[in-house]
Amino acid sequence: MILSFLVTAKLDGVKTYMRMRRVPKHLQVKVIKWFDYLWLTQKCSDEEKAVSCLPDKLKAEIAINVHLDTLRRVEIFQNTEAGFLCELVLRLRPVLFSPGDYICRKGEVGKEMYIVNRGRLQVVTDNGKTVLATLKAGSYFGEISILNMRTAGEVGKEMYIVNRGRLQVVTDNGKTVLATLKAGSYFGEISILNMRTAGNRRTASVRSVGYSDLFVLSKKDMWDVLKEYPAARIRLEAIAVKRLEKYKRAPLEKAAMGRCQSTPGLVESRGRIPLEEMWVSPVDTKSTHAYSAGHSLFSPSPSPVTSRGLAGTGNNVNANNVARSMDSPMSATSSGHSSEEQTARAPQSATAPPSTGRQSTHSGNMTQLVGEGATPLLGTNEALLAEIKRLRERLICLESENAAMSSKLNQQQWEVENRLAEIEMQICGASSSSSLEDNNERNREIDDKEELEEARISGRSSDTKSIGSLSQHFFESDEDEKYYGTCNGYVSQPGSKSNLLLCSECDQKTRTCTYRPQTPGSYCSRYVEERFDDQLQEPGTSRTYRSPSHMSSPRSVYHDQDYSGQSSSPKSLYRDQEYQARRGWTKKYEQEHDRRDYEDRDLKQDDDSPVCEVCHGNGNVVQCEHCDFSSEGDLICFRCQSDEGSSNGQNCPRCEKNERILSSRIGSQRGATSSSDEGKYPVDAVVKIQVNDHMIDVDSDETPESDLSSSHHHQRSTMERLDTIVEAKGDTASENDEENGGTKLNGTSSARYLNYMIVLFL
Ligand SMILES: Nc1ncnc2c1ncn2[C@@H]1O[C@@H]2COP(=O)(O)O[C@H]2[C@H]1O
Repeated sequence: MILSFLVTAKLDGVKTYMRMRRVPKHLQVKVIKWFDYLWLTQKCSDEEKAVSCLPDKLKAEIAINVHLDTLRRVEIFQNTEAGFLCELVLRLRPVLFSPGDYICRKGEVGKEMYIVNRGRLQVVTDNGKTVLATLKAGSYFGEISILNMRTAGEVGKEMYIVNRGRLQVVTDNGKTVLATLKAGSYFGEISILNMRTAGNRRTASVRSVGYSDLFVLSKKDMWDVLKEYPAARIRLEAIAVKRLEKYKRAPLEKAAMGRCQSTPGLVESRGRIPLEEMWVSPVDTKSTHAYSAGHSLFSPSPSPVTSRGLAGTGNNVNANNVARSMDSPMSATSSGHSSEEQTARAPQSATAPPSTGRQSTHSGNMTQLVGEGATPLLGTNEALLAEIKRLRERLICLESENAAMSSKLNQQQWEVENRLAEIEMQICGASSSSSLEDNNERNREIDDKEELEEARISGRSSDTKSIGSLSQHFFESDEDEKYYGTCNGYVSQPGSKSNLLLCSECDQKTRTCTYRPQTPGSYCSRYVEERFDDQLQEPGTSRTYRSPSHMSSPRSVYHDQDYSGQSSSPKSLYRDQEYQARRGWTKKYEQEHDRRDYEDRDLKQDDDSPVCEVCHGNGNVVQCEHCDFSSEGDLICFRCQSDEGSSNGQNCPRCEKNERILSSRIGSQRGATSSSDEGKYPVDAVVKIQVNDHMIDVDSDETPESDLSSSHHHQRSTMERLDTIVEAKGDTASENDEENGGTKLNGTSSARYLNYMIVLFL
């Protein structure tokens, strides 16, 4: 009555708690049922608490009365000293599990062992599907991990195969030779194959079928008691070894799993080679005397002779060997043939201190090895070698799969990029590029990616945008190498057909931009070249040129940064030969440049620090009323990446400051550039963008002024952008601008706009 009241009161409390904490319904049901069971079986979960106030002596007496019988029924505790049992009884804790509860799971660190008082439990495999054993009242489990069945000896991390030479398997003191190993023998497999169980890890999962009453005994408590009862300990270990052996006879895939888990590389082999095949069973072996000598009383030899021998010479058996063999599942294997009697007799003779038994190191494993001339291992050996061979093959296979995979992925990546490029071109109304040069391009792309990587490693990267590659395509011409580093205070090179460049740093479109890269290793890269009609170049309009070797190299940046955009880049621009040659040149050039750049920087630290004439170095651009510069409000300054200044309604500083430039842009004096015009926007530049056979009119003198209205401009700019993209993707500007319908820049900042659009797109 009182009990049921207690249970009900408790249940109410728990119910309230669960509601408050919004415990899932199914869990609530489970808890309620658990209480029901408790109530039905008239058990109190707090049995211990009930007697906790009693003095230890009294508690012990009660516990012994209540539980001793249960304990006695447990195999592992049979034939142990009464004192030992009494000690244990005091430490038992009752626990109740619900149906389906897992009491322990394989692989967990074991901290308790359990005795089944009532109920039914299943020992199951990892997946919970295969039932290894069913446990009933009087059974126990969890002893393997708490008895540290594998902790004796060194932790094995390798196994060895004797290739040449002779080795001896010896006892702890090194005096007794247990076996001699020759070429073809192997050792160390026991520990690496986890044959000695998983140490303090659970070897299996245990699940409650219905409700089950268990007694739980903590590892600490167990060991506290065992310390005082060494004989009990030996017995317990012996039985554990025996059970282990039995477990191993269970589907061995489980044991192999342990091995796989501990050896990630072996995952593939899971289940392929049953552990039996690797198992070195003394039964199989033509057991040597040395091996027999290593056997303990607890692991009777498979051979009656050996058994008799051991029985007869029980006193001669080294205590180390006794303990070692107990640690060893190998010996346990043989113990499968032993009788209970033999096992039971063991403790009497094995009175060595426990520590002795646990001192065994290598020999714990080595006792499992066969002696000289032993052939029984052959099967196992072969299996291992086969496994090694298989794993090696698998490794090779995986490596090649890996390589194939990555090339496939590269291919896919490229295809996607290419498709993207095609679609972009379709949008432009341009037909997609020929596939003929795709491969070349792709190779170049890969090469350049590598180079990019190299450059990155060498710390040489550009902080500029990726328009560099576009300019690169524009630069593609017979003179192209002369364009290197055209910015940075330098104009295009003698003989060049290009005379209009955008500075990489300030976005200034000028022939005389003098902005110097501010950071070491930074390279001018954003060049958009507008073709200049050489014919119209006034003789004598010489410009100051400097050797490319003094200049920043857009090439380097091009290689550094822009091949990512190359999949959608010109198809017809490059010839592989040229490309390779250029690359060679570029490398040399870059090395030289690096050196000089540093020298230059040192010398000219405080040199005339050029300022962008548009943004004056502060990154703010302003809207110009006169030219289309910023008129859409969408120009950004490359320095600060802002478009703040684009709507302030002011004149472009360039307009204000350089009336002459503006007028010269609009004026018709083509090629009338004089030396005094240096640094100003050329009126005679021609944009020559060719899309396949079609020349695109980027900007033209013919463009009526009215066409610069914003709506028209918008259309135009869109076209320009797309055209530029097309240009960037497939074709270079034609040299024959006039013939091909190339148009001239009218001196406005459309090219700048073009540049911006390119940047936008990228
Ligand atoms: N094949 C098996 N048959 C019966 N019991 C087992 C088997 N395998 C493991 N066990 C028990 O399940 C327990 C899981 O935790 P332990 O490894 O500590 O100890 C294990 C044994 O007590």
